[in-house]
Amino acid sequence: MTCVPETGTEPGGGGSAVYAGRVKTFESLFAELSEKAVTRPAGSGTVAQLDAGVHAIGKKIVEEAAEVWMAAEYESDRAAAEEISQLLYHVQVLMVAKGLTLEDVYAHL
Ligand SMILES: N=c1c2ncn([C@@H]3O[C@H](COP(=O)(O)OP(=O)(O)OP(=O)(O)O)[C@@H](O)[C@H]3O)c2ncn1[C@@H]1O[C@H](COP(=O)(O)O)[C@@H](O)[C@H]1O
Repeated sequence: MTCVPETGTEPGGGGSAVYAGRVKTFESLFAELSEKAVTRPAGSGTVAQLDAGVHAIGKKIVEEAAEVWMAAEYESDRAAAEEISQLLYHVQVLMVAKGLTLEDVYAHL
């Protein structure tokens, strides 16, 4: 997940992260990925992953989850945050591949 802070502090940088600019949210990323699944723009990594299928996406989720664990235990807070964003992205790709909506998931939170 790519966040675009115009100003702010790094995660774990000691202060509260205050972003004055545009920040991609879980919901806005899901809307973007859902649209790409329909419009299938050339060069989209999301489209390539969807075409690879649930098995391949699932393997990527496991890989990213391990990277989150390692970053959280051995790397910086910033690195952990970046790995978490990638895990969230790949989970969303799986949701789109399965036809699951945000509401389907939120119902269990
Ligand atoms: N947020 C993400 C995002 N996070 C992670 N990734 C993918 O996950 C990969 C990170 O995996 P790794 O760190 O393991 O790097 P890697 O091993 O080199 O990656 P691969 O060789 O496995 O592709 C990146 O190379 C991207 O392919 C993402 N790909 C896309 N997005 C966002 O999704 C939206 C749609 O993207 P496209 O479909 O590519 O247009 C855009 O807003 C993007 O910012």
